[in-house]
Amino acid sequence: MNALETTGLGRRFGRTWALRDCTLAVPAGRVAALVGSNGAGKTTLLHLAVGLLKPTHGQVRVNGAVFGRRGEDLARVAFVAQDKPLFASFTVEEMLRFGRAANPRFDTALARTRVRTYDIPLDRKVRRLSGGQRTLLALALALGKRADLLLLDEPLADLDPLARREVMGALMSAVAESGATVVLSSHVVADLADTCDYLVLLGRGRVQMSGDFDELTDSHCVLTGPADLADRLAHGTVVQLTRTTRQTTALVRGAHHDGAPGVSSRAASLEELVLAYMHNQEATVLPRPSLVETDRGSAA
Ligand SMILES: Nc1ncnc2c1ncn2[C@@H]1O[C@H](COP(=O)(O)OP(=O)(O)OP(=O)(O)O)[C@@H](O)[C@H]1O
Repeated sequence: MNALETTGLGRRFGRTWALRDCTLAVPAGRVAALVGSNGAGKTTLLHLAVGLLKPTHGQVRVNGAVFGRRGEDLARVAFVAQDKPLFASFTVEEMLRFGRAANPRFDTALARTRVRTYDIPLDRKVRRLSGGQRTLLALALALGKRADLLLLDEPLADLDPLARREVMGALMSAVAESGATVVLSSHVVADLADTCDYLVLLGRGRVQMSGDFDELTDSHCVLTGPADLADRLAHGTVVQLTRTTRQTTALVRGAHHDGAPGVSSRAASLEELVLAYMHNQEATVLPRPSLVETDRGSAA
């Protein structure tokens, strides 16, 4: 089953389409990275998924059903918004008590353990917490909810590198223990490669790429060769190309394979893949790559 599924989903604000023709499916039990440049539509997609926004077009299904405002639906989804809304006048302990009162399945022990792990004093008022501590508290509350689907909008943005690693570990444990699904938006692509196994890349409000990390990286490679390699690459296969007077480097669609003489090929990393597609926002589904025959001979 898919934990999150959208069909032709679109949302317009006045004349601006924040999200358009968005059709994607995140299978249950995955840790999915939602990436894209500023203004690509990530927050809009997450808000549509939890019913904070209504679609202009299309449909969202969460855990197989159209998401509603019923208590049962809300209990199965945890959402941490980008601005981490918490009650400023509450202490951390009071926030935990609130979490238990507001959520039937709330696991206070789990949330308290997370708060202790992050060394956040239970008696401190939320307004006195640092930005990163507020994020960690919001994540502890989300994990305590024991939801089937966690939707997290830039949860890593104001965390130090150790806390980022710690949070990603906690999310992976939640997935491993309960089979939950996580969808998290982030600009810190390097932090996602070790923990996420599914990618959704948005560009200008459209889905540019979605699928298993491994399948996506396996179906692209980086070619390096002489400057004229650029002229020999089959039209439509190149996602990003860098050319100097001596050398061409290209990220192309197609599995890593032995290149022609003078052309080296290697697998593309996730970061390279994401950056290449962000750079070329027109690139979506392209034909399989090959190097075309030229009068200089076959390049591959
Ligand atoms: N309430 C709104 N009114 C008008 N335009 C909006 C509104 N919310 C979002 N937009 C526009 O929709 C587009 C997508 O915004 P969104 O916040 O979803 O992007 P994002 O990918 O989350 O960006 P970022 O990475 O910067 O947080 C942007 O062009 C934004 O200006």
